[in-house]
Amino acid sequence: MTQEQDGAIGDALTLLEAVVRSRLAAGDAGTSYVASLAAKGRGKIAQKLGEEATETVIAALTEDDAALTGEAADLVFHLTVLLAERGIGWDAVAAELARRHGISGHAEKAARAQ
Ligand SMILES: N=c1c2ncn([C@@H]3O[C@H](COP(=O)(O)OP(=O)(O)OP(=O)(O)O)[C@@H](O)[C@H]3O)c2ncn1[C@@H]1O[C@H](COP(=O)(O)O)[C@@H](O)[C@H]1O
Repeated sequence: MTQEQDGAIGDALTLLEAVVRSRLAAGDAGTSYVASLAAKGRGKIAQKLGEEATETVIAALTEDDAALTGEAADLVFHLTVLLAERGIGWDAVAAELARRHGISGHAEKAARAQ
């Protein structure tokens, strides 16, 4: 992945988060899917995220790259809504990923077991 593509991903998530936060703040369920989902409660947002995760798994196993890419976008969108509703930004997730960078999953699991 180029640095330019890396920046594009960050930009896309930052923009999506900003739009989602503004929709949550406005709370206009009539014009906004985000607001209508949030009005149904955190449980419904979590349920949608679970459904999108399942659809992503099915697409990975049975569908073409375009379908999987679409399901991945649905999944990331709904995760963004859930995080924003909890007041957590992608910057926090990015910081956690940066903290883990270079630490092997095997080494981390072994350290946990001690
Ligand atoms: N990225 C998305 C996005 N991805 C998916 N979706 C919607 O997510 C919904 C869930 O998909 P489903 O097929 O499960 O829908 P459904 O069957 O209607 O859902 P349920 O009846 O089961 O609740 C669909 O209505 C999609 O249109 C999205 N809706 C919004 N966004 C982004 O969020 C922004 C704000 O959207 P609004 O809040 O609608 O203004 C938009 O400008 C986009 O950038």
